Amino acid sequence: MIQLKNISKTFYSKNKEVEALKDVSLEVKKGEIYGVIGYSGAGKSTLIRCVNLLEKPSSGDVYVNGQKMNSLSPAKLREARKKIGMIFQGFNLLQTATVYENIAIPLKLTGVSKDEIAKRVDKYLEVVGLQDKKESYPSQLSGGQKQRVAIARALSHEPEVLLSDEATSALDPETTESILALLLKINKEFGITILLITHEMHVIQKVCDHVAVMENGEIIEQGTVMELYSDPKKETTKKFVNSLFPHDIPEAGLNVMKQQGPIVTLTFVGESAGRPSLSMVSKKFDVHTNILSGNIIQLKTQPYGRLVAHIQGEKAETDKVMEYLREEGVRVDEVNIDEL
Ligand SMILES: Nc1ncnc2c1ncn2[C@@H]1O[C@H](COP(=O)(O)OP(=O)(O)OP(=O)(O)O)[C@@H](O)[C@H]1O
Repeated sequence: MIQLKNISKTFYSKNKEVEALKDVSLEVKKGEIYGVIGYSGAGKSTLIRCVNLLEKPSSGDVYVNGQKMNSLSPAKLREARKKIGMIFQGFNLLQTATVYENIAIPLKLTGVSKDEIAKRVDKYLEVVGLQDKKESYPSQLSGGQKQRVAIARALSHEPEVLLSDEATSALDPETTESILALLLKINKEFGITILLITHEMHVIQKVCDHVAVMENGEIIEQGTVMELYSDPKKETTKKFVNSLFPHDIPEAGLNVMKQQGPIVTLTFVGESAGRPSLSMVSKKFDVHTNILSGNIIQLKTQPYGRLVAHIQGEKAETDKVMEYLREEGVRVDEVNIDEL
């Protein structure tokens, strides 16, 4: 549905050059939710803005639904953009217009008839659960409600693709949940393909099928959400995954433990998440195990769990434990203290 092929983007300002995107390629399939995560300045906004050509790539090609966006005439590009909705962190609503007008005005500008406008405003306000706020002004709405209006406005153009630029970053955790649930609903009900950018792993975990990690203008790792969570390769990806499993064990304590046996992360995916593999270890082998932190989280498709444990015992015995756990389908990684 969306293909970015070898996209580079360089900004020139005064006597400075910033390479915001360096040879970035990605493909978002029809009907999926694709997340791009990265720290501030990684190039995420520039990347998502290249999809609808709000930002023109310095080189490379952008395809949306088979159309090469970067070689369309201005008129054709305007047509193509109608099929690409976008929502933003700051909502971008007209403050002096009512909710109704915020949705109706852009429709009017694209030549939709008055009757059709009335129908669509009603339909999409119902989808986002704000039928009773038609005559309200943005200043009378909460952040979550403002984002719902922005989503209704995007949907009212009946797009095939929705671009989400940090849409939940300004919202509290509970409101974030409700907006993510709404994104899942519109993806499912209307089959809209969603490309979103975020700096929060939680957002990726809840709604995405695929994820790409960006750093310094490059995609450093990409795959299904499960692949990246269970086998992160790059340091930055590991940091993002670790952010979901905070611990508060002091470093001095960890150093003492390390001298008495390895500290390991145990990753449980799907079926293995339900097995009591670790509790069997102390019975079968001459070791003591101590769980330092752990959590099971629900990814979009299946549970994913991770424990950090200390295995205390002689090396020969702790090696056997790790082998046993691996045979049980648990991923075992010995970790250094600075990786926790
Ligand atoms: N119009 C511009 N002119 C000059 N430099 C820019 C422009 N837009 C972005 N940049 C630079 O490009 C790099 C990538 O910025 P971008 O906004 O895409 O990153 P980001 O990952 O979205 O970060 P954030 O989450 O903070 O928005 C940064 O170094 C930024 O300063």
